[in-house]
Amino acid sequence: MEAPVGIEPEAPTAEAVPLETPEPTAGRLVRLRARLSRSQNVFGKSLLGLLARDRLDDDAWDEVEESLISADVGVEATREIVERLRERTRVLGTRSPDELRGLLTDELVAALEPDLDRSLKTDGKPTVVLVVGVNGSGKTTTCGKIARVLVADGHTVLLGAADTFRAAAADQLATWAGRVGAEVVRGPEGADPASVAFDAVRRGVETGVDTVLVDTAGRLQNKVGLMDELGKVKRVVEKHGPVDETLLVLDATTGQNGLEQARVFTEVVDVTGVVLTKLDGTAKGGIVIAVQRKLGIPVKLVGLGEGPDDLAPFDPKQFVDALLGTDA
Ligand SMILES: Nc1nc2c(ncn2[C@@H]2O[C@H](COP(=O)(O)OP(=O)(O)OP(=O)(O)O)[C@@H](O)[C@H]2O)c(=O)[nH]1
Repeated sequence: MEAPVGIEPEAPTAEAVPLETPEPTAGRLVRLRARLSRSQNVFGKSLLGLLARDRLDDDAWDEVEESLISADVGVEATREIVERLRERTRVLGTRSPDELRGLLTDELVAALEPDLDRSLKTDGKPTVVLVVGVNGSGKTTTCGKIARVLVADGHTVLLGAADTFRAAAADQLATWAGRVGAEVVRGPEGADPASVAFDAVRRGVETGVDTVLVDTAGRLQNKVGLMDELGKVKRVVEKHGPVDETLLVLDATTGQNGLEQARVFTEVVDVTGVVLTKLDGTAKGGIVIAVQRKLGIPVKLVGLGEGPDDLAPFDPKQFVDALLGTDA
């Protein structure tokens, strides 16, 4: 099949990069859990320390509240968590550290809405995934990491480099493609992102791949500009069929600020899941609670490092256990 004009599909082996074999899933997840505990359990320990005091008076509860707010949980969610915790502690007359830890675990897990569906769709023909978010949030890296996991699970993947704003982004994506054994479709620098996205999905349909991941540019110059660009990308891609997932990549270290930017994306495109990156770089893991609550969208994946295998499915119970050091 001839390549579309101006678009350069690249065979997986074009760069002659030796294919890497990803770490088996079980080992990878254990390692990532340990990394999550390392970055988060200062917060967990301080919370548990407060609850282990001899007297749980108003001051102690205020400190619990402050501790949650400073971990980016958000004011509203914090109030609810503390209120419920106080009430349950009072009713049960709970004093033992283990029981308190149990109650805190329950409340944090409940705040993370454990029943939300966090699976990534994989049943499209092909499954089309748009990856959106502000510059530098980790979109390109996340596309590469997702591709790697999918390929390791036996899926075929095509990467679409619709971030034509930054030339290096397409190079970066092509390098990932070479590493994981995926095809990449890219356009010349400054090409229309929508046309690259269109060609990537067309190519994916032609070659019968399982998943097409489209990396987009996240210039947040203003909402109208973003709406125009992402809206167009989505519309043209939909000429081939539905977009199955739109993943919003959010940098956890940007805290409440990042949340405001994220909200703009959710107003522009129908986001189906959040990927919270750089959770290894912040002790403020409470942002996961704030993100879900404010955006009303499940966190599906978390990024825990720059390495190719540093992406994990988000599991509320495991997350809270890592936070409170219960999984050690
Ligand atoms: N520590 C850490 N770094 C990460 C993580 N995810 C991505 N990064 C790093 O964040 C930086 C930006 O990542 P990119 O993937 O280039 O971000 P982008 O959103 O595609 O950026 P643009 O192409 O400019 O829009 C890179 O140095 C990544 O290695 C993560 O989970 N943890």
